[in-house]
Amino acid sequence: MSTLETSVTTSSRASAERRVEVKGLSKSFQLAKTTIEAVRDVSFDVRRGEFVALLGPSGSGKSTVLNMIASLIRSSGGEILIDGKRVVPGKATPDVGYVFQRDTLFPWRTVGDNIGYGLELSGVPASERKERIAECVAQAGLRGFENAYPSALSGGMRQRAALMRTLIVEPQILLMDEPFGALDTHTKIDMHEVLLRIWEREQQTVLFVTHDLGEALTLADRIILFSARPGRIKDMFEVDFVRPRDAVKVRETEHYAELFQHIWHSLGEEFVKGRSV
Ligand SMILES: Nc1ncnc2c1ncn2[C@@H]1O[C@H](COP(=O)(O)OP(=O)(O)OP(=O)(O)O)[C@@H](O)[C@H]1O
Repeated sequence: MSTLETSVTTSSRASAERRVEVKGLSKSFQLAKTTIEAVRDVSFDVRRGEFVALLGPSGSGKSTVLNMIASLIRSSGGEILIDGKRVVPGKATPDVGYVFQRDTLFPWRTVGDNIGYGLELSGVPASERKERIAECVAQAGLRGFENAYPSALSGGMRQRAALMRTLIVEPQILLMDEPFGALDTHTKIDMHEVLLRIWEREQQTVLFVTHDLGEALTLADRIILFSARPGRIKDMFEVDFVRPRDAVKVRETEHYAELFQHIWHSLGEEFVKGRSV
């Protein structure tokens, strides 16, 4: 684990208890006659309430690892445990929510009905649903848009609605695959604020995939750096800014600049290698 000498008190409330355990995970894809080795022997743990960023260049296997944790795809080797129980491909793990790279709102449902979809599936009565949707709409800053359709929303608004659709069912483990990747810088930082406030309150265990170092530093307690394909763990970094964090102010600190510089070089090497893979 790499650390910088600068010491900043951390107020992360992550417990010592291991919530997610990834052991010797590997994955190869068969593409016609070519075998693509996407992930090789990846092992890491995530503690309860910890916010971990998986950082690496495009094609380094971050989404593949996340998809295996989400039980969406089968690994080629190794195992994943959530709360000590083995993840079985194709079998949904209770308590796990997934936020995708692109918002996946249903265009034919209003914002409110999109957000409440998970509650509807689990048979929550209409009156309770209405209340919880109203809370989520307020948290996401979407008041006044409950009855609008997704097509009437900006990209940032749609992604906030998509985030709330996952959060409304209160998953304790959040898997996020570059959820803000398509947003402009300002909207992205707004979303960081929204997510930080929610996470500080709910303390979910989060695995957040990104290739944006600034985003990883702003949000995470720990960064796991992936090498270019085949994705392996190259390094891990503690991100020890005090919490609660301000998504803008944190970027203005000297410690941010130090950490950025420290990790940037190592990440840059993988970007260069990734281009030639
Ligand atoms: N279904 C698939 N079939 C064949 N190859 C795949 C499949 N899914 C992923 N790959 C390959 O596996 C490698 C890792 O892909 P993955 O999407 O996990 O990387 P990533 O680090 O998440 O990239 P990005 O940041 O661009 O999303 C890539 O070379 C990709 O082409």
